[in-house]
Amino acid sequence: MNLLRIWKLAEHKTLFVFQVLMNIGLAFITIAVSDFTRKAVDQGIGGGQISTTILKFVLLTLIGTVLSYGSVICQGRFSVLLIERLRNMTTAKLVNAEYGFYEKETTGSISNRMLRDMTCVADYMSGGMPEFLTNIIIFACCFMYLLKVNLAMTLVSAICIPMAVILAKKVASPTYDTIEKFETKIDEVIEIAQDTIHNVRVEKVYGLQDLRKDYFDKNIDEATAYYVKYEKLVAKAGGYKYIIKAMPMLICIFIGFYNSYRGNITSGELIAFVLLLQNVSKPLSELTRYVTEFKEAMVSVDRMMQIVDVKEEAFGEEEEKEKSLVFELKDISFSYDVADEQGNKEILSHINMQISQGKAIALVGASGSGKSTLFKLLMGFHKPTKGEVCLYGRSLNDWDIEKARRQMAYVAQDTYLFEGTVAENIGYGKEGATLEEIIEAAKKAYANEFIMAMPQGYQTVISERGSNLSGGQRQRLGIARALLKDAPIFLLDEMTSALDVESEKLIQKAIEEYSKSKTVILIAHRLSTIRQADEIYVLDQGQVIEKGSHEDLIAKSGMYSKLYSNQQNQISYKEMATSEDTL
Ligand SMILES: Nc1ncnc2c1ncn2[C@@H]1O[C@H](COP(=O)(O)OP(=O)(O)OP(=O)(O)O)[C@@H](O)[C@H]1O
Repeated sequence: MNLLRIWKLAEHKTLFVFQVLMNIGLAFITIAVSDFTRKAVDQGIGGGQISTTILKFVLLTLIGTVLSYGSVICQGRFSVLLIERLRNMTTAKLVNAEYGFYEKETTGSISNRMLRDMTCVADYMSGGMPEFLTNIIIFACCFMYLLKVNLAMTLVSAICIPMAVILAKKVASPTYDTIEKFETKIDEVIEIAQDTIHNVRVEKVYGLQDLRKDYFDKNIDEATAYYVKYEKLVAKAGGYKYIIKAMPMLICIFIGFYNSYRGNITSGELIAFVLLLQNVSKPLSELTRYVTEFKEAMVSVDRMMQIVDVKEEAFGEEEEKEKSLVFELKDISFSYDVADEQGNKEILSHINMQISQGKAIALVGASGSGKSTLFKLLMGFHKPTKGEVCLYGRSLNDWDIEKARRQMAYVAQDTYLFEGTVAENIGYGKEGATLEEIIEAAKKAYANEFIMAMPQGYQTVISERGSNLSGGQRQRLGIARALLKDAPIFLLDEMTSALDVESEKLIQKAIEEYSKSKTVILIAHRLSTIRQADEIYVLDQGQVIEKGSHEDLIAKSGMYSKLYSNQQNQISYKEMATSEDTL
């Protein structure tokens, strides 16, 4: 059971135990006060007994104050420490999770779990659960005491126990389902809010504000509807509470006064009975609330545990072996774990590749042909469904994946920039990099000039996701970061897609320079940029349909040759259009 797993995860369990013990202590003070009252009424207080009784009351009140204070302190501390533990654990999981997890889960859902669900779990573990346990123990103790005071009256009052259980079951059973649907809707609402913020330019240009607002409102309304349903359940629980609480009181008043009148019970016993009956009827009347709270917390517990149970990337033991063959792809096939009517669609089929040290390899092909997916396999983000990817002669499965990735520098299609300064963003390429090294890398990536033109140069703070930079500038920072890493393998995904012609040429020069001593694998859409590549692989629907040097492939007059001449024609057409414009 997941709740038990959370309990095992919790450190400082003694705080929880102290809290429950202090609450029980408080309950015993109530019992003691009832007992005093019974004795005082039955035996009467006279003379010196008054001061002793008052002293005892004062002493019990003082002890009660200390216990109550201690209980609240323990509760708060336990909750804070549990949240800290869960946050550390889930953050570690999120950092090491298999890449596939991020392709399945939305950021909305992950954010919601890290904030709302985590707080909900900690609140329950430090509030609802100890309260429930305390009241169950108090219930048992008071019930036994009442049996001693008056057996018949206690047994008649006990009629409300099965009633409370039946009502709790009836009211609380739809809670889990309702809260789970509510939380899933909130995940979507957060996702829509994040999307709206990140795509604000597109929305404004296309006039999508009303459409997006309606979509947002629709989802908020759906989430609200689930919460209203849950609130109705809570209200029902509140309603039943008074029936369950009032019933034993009524029974006890009728039977008690009757018995008192008949002389079967003393007045003191009757007062003590009425006072203590509250301690028995309270947990019973609150049972529906306890179960509802428990079910609500269980939704959050299960959602949290889905993160805790995320498969982490395997960390093998094998050390790197220097071999001339950098990558070898042995008959690999791959499908994403998304089944449609025809089952899992094969994205890559029977790919064989041998990439030697110091070579420049280019992957080309139409959009959706599987180039980026192949990159994900090379970086170990996904494992092939069939076949094997070997790095320096060893299967990637046998590598410590962190060490394997240390051999690679990667420039993505859209460079992700973190919050922080320009220098920090480039510096992520190498641990402990000096400013001189950062500037050197930026120069090589032809980024130094535009960085120096920024208000604070290398110390300029980058806005969220680099929104204060152009696409080309972001990419050049990404390239600088990769050059700083100085890894033996360089993976470039469409590196020139966001660059102007001049920058593209300069960067190409830098990469050519760099690739003399490195192995470069690049995905290219502009075929003119890869004429110098040692080997070009042409992908079509997940298969390698042609391979060879630029000259070989042109001579073959196949797909590459067609793509190349199409692009050349487009370029000459553009050039013609530009020269006509200038005339
Ligand atoms: N996470 C994913 N889950 C399911 N299918 C995916 C996923 N990522 C990509 N695909 C599918 O895999 C196929 C290959 O995509 P991939 O991104 O590898 O192509 P590509 O050749 O890099 O395209 P482009 O040049 O447009 O970037 C596409 O049909 C795409 O829809």
